[in-house]
Amino acid sequence: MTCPVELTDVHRSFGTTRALAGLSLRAGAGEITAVLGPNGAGKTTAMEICEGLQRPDSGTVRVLGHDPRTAPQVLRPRVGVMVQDGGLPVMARAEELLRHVARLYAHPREVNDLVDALGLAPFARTSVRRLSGGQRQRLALAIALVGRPELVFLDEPSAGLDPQARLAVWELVRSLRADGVSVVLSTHLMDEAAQLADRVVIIDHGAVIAEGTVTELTTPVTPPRVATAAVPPAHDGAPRPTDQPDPAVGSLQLTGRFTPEARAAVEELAQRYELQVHGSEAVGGLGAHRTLEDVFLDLTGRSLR
Ligand SMILES: Nc1ncnc2c1ncn2[C@@H]1O[C@H](COP(=O)(O)OP(=O)(O)OP(=O)(O)O)[C@@H](O)[C@H]1O
Repeated sequence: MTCPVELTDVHRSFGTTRALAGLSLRAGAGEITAVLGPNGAGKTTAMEICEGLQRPDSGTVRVLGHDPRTAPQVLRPRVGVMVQDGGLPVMARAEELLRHVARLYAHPREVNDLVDALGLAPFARTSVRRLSGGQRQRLALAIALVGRPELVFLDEPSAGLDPQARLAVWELVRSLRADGVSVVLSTHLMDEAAQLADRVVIIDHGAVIAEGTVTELTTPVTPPRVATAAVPPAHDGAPRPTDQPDPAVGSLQLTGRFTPEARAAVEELAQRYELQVHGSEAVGGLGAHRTLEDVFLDLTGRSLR
């Protein structure tokens, strides 16, 4: 099966700003791939290059096996695009516009179903110009989906939406996957990536810094290490810390993944009995409850937000 999206060593600069610095990524067929990164990481640039809206300086881009710059007529009916800020004609009324776009496709989705799923009814007759940011966002999503695309690019699909609308969008995105549609979405929201994505590609400064399923990314790859503490022989009656654990004399060995609470307990014990804790740095890195935010912080030393 053709890989829906494949970027290899893509570079793109704006003057002296490097937006993409050798970005390589693949999206799986029938999967939701989240491109996660902080503001300015290069997400929109990458999406727009895939959509044929921008040209890379170098590198190769394949969308459903085609170069998006040279085969737009092949890709247009097969790919749905939701760009940031909509890019919609401002004078058109919301539902009218959606129906107009639907007529451009051979087998469009039922417009009424999209209106229901995305809660467009209250502003169906409102002109785009007068829509709120969140309403525009939902209309842009409906337009991206109305042609029954087999691949969809969603740039920050739930930006500016209230929690209820966000859940509706998530539900719709999941239903796309259930229909076999491949989805590539960009987001700087960890919970969005964690909730939706089969695979997450974390990018920073225009390149991939980590990728995998949410479980792969949030499960420490380091095997559980051992923290050892030992009481040295009491030659002069007083226990002394030592660098060399001596299993013959009151040694304490802990194995496994430690939560921050467990780490604190170990450190308290060690302090009370004047034990030297070996491998305590391993204890700190093995929290059982890592999030994508922790992963990003570990990799870059910065917060995602
Ligand atoms: N048209 C442009 N002209 C100049 N600089 C640009 C242009 N487009 C993007 N950039 C710069 O390229 C870098 C990547 O921008 P991009 O919009 O791709 O990031 P992003 O991850 O989508 O960020 P955000 O989450 O804020 O949308 C940023 O430093 C941005 O300022």
